[in-house]
Amino acid sequence: MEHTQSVPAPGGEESKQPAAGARVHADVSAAAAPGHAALANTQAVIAEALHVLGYDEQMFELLKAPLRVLTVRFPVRMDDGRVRVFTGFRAQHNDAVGPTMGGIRLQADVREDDVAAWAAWMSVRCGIANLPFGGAMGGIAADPRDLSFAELERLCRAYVRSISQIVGPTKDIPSPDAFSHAQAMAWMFDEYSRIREHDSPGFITGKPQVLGGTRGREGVTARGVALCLEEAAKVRNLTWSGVRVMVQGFGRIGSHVAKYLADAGARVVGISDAHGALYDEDGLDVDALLERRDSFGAVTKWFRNTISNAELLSKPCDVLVLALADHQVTEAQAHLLHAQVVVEAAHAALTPMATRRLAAAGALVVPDVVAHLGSVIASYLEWVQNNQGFYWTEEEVQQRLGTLLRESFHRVYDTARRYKCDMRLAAYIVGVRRLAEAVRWRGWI
Ligand SMILES: NC(=O)c1ccc[n+]([C@@H]2O[C@H](COP(=O)([O-])OP(=O)(O)OC[C@H]3O[C@@H](n4cnc5c(N)ncnc54)[C@H](O)[C@@H]3O)[C@@H](O)[C@H]2O)c1
Repeated sequence: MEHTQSVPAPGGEESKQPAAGARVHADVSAAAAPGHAALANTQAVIAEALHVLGYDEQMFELLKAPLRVLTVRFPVRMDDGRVRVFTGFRAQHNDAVGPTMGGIRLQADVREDDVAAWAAWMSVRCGIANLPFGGAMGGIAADPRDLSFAELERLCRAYVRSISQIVGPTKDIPSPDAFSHAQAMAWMFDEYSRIREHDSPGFITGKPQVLGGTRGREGVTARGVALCLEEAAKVRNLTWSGVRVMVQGFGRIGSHVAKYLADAGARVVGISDAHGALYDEDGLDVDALLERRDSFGAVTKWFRNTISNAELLSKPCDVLVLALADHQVTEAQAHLLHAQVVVEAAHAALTPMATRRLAAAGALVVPDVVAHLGSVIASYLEWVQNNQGFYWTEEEVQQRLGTLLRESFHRVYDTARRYKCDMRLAAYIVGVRRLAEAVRWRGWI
């Protein structure tokens, strides 16, 4: 399944080597404006990966930012008759491999820089999983909690009308992300189909099943994290029985991963949420915690014997799952960690220096671009079914998802061993290599 075919070298010779030239410099963190950490960090690791692969500055120039970013402003009528003007974005990182694909995030403070970085992450994820896509990402600067159901529908439809020229089943396929659920995807699918005057289920993924959504989508991100953990445990010769696990963040991802690991026989010794943390070296009762958890992932507020998130990090454990929103583990905190396996189940849960520190200390750090492949692969499987017009059973979807995910994990793990680097750099080496090869074959560089 590896896509490392020969790339045509300048002069027509077949060669696996990139063209000779000034090699890309690995440290470009100064290239981005201060404060734009996600894009700067992404560019730095893309540069490092290209450097390892021997590509020159031209390739970095192409891959450091999206090929296209469309910014749109569109009016939406509110329930009280007023009109509010919203801003939205759609960033398409690179379409050398194939059409682009990626989420639409509804978030009040979303910025162009953010979607640019997230689109690049999507390119890398698609490359890791060998999917026939490049990466894209969309954003609408709106807090869905401020909108009524009817306002949210008008917002989703207006956004699709604004970006309809650059998206489509063979151009750029949107998918769900934070706060964009199956209903939002259904409205967007309906609006796009009206504009095109034919049903276009392959335009968007994450739809309800009756409109062409795939079976097996529910909880797929958490299942993907759990599958990564299974593979990580295998390569580290860990058997779940008795393994001490801590899960930071007890939301949709963290709580489901904790349940999965507890059911597999692991001892969940610590969990945390935005209010604090619980630790018990004999193991916590995950089922009881799940029953008391609210829809925002808060459960520790019901307990008196809580500790802080920072204190929890200093407690002994074998496996650490980072699934909390709005928090990054720093290098200083990484110093305190003793876990053998650390999984970034939330976006950029570790600072780059924290990843390096943990890897240098011998931990296996599974980066977000690998841990989050579950939903990306599910979107691919949905798009395939929409295109073929034939729908797989739940078992068939799960089997394909598991195979693609396990292969992805080992592609990255093997690359990390081959280049003697951490899994984050290895993931980018795998993802970026595919993009760069497609660029070379097309003759763009
Ligand atoms: N759910 C998905 O499909 C999905 C997919 C990709 C990425 N993500 C990302 O993964 C992360 C977790 O996702 P989720 O769906 O489980 O989120 P969620 O909102 O359901 O839960 C987040 C958890 O983090 C806790 N938390 C929030 N701020 C915190 C802080 N400062 N310190 C400690 N804990 C804090 C919350 O109390 C909650 O327990 C988020 O960053 C999300 O953007 C989610």
